[in-house]
Amino acid sequence: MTPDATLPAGTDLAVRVRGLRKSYRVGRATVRDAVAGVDLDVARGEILALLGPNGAGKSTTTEVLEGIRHRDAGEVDVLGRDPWQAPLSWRARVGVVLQDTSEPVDLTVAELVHHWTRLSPHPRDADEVIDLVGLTEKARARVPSLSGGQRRRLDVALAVVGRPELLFLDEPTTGFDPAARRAFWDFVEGLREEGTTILLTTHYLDEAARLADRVAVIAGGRLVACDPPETLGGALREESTVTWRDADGLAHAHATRTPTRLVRSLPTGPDGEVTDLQVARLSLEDVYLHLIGGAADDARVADPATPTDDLEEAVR
Ligand SMILES: Nc1ncnc2c1ncn2[C@@H]1O[C@H](COP(=O)(O)OP(=O)(O)OP(=O)(O)O)[C@@H](O)[C@H]1O
Repeated sequence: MTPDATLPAGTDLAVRVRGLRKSYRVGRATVRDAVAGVDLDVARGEILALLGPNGAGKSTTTEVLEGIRHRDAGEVDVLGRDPWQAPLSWRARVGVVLQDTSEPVDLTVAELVHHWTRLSPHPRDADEVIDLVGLTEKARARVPSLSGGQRRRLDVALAVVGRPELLFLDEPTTGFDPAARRAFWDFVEGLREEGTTILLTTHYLDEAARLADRVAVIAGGRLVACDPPETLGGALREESTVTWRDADGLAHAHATRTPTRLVRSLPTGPDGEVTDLQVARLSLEDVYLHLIGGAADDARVADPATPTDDLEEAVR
């Protein structure tokens, strides 16, 4: 089944993708399908997080949307243009933070950000942007002297200084310490309030849960789910895991949609209690792992309501 990653008719779209395909030639005869038919909409003002395991096709998809990679097939509309044929004026409306930081130039942080303001018709104030990304103390430092996390923050500054309508963030907080990551999240929420549309690729589920209006999961070049973080996984989210220890001290974990019934059926000790009893709803991470694990099994992805009550396993 192809999950419905499209928004209701009439939604003002920043990005519309239908049937996107891209293969790479690896060796003489082998072709690898990196993206194998993706449909995806991103509404204006939305933050969409793209999740998926290494090699799933996230970067290939975003590179096509950024206009830096040619596609084999499919329709792609980004801010009203086909990104592969879009003019320079389109590029000024789009901000990009790539996965790898660019080669350092021998300028100071302030010189570089000020220089970039000249490339945009409606730039932000350069010093304000340097402050927003937490680099004020490094404004006079030369770019090659920055740490990996600081370089990444500089990339973000360069991507947003032109006040883009649409921002691509490819693993933007890789290398950030926890405080810097939280500050970055506040910064992204500020951009959302200004109406910036953001396509965020990340491996951090807490980042997706905190920032994203919807989470799109890609595995094996296909979209396997696209929903708000709270409902991603559909019926799976109604499942709970009950864990406990039996009289012999053996630990049990059981996935069920009727946890109360299960708990009532468990044997209790002399004090009337079930040892080490815990009932937990599936987390976003559990659901994500389930989705990408089931990506090869279309039937399971097509029907997330497939009962898993038979999954009981004993773990010592
Ligand atoms: N230039 C290339 N030449 C050949 N194969 C490529 C190329 N770029 C990507 N691939 C392959 O295409 C598939 C998708 O790669 P892609 O970089 O889009 O995945 P990803 O989801 O972004 O992964 P990651 O999370 O590791 O960044 C992978 O199998 C990858 O090896």
